[in-house]
Formats: sequence, C-alpha cells, structure tokens
Amino acid sequence: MKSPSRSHVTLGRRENSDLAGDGMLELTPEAFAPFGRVMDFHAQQVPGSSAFLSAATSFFRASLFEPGADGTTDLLWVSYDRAEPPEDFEAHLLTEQALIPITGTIVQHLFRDDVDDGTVNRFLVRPGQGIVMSPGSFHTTTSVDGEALCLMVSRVSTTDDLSRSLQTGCQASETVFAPPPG
Ligand SMILES: NC(=O)N[C@@H](O)C(=O)O
Repeated sequence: MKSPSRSHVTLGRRENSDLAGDGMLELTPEAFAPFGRVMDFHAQQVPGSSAFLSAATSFFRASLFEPGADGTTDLLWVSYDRAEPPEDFEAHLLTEQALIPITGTIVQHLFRDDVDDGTVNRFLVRPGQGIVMSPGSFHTTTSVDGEALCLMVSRVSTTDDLSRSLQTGCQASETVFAPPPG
C-alpha cells in the first residue's frame, strides 16, 4: 500500500456537527479501537453492578487504567491552545494515557506504525468524552477554539521523564518522538 502523505488522513463517518472538517473521524469505540478506548458520559450511562443511576446523582465506570508494570498513576492538568499540530508526535512506551477535555473541544491526532501504514487519524473529543490511548500510539493534540483545559491520566515516571526531557533537552527514555510517516 502506498505510504500516505503527511496530510493523508482516513475519511470516516462525518460528525453531524459544524466542528467536523475534512478527515475528522467520529469518536466511536470501533473507530478508535486501534489506538485505545473511548469514554463517553452519555453512551456509557447504562445500569450495571458497578453503577448507580438516579436523577439526583449517578456514577458508572468510564474505564480502567493501566500505568504499566510497577507504574504509579499520575493525574495531570493539561491545557492546549494551538490550532496546528507540531511536527513530531509522541508515543509513551510503558503506560496508557487518558485525556479528558473539561473546557473546550480538542482534536486528537494519532498514528501507529502497525496500523494502516501509519496513516494519521484525527478525532474530535468533546467535554463529556475522553480517550485512553494504548502504549505506542503516537499522538498530538490541538484545540478547536482557543485554550482547552483537560484532565490527563498517565504514569508518574513517564511524566517526570518527559518533563525532564522537555526542560533540559536530554533524551527521554519512556517517550519516543516521530513525525507521521510519508
Ligand atoms: N504530560 C504528557 O505526557 N503530555 C503529552 O503526552 C501530551 O500529549 O500532551
């Protein structure tokens, strides 16, 4: 299969909204499956042994989370205020990483070397939704309309390693960086 150009993105089911543009994929468990799992407040609101639903208050599982062997789960506030993705995407080697927009919609750009020749997929993720990316999923994030504040779930050692790398320029050991193929 011809390796896709950098701007090549798969065309999937279009969002029924004015936010979706060319190449945006609707965030569904099926479409996102090569990269991880989807959390969706409305779609996941179903009765079950780990749920309680009432008019006044409800709780139900959004996802489990795996920080990797001997990993400690890390909760981070993250903000994105950029309309264009950077040259390099990043992939975390040891841990899943969850991203939940709180204010503002984000676009999550992803590729995997072992999926569709590294074709970049772009998903709109709105407040009330979230994603859990599997280790090795190259990703970067842009915001749709100014700053978007998000909650991120990661691994303490990966956060510390990435922070050190970004601050000092030293090579990260738990994160790799690469541009989309082609
Ligand atoms: N903290 C951290 O890992 N951030 C990046 O992965 C990112 O995608 O923003």
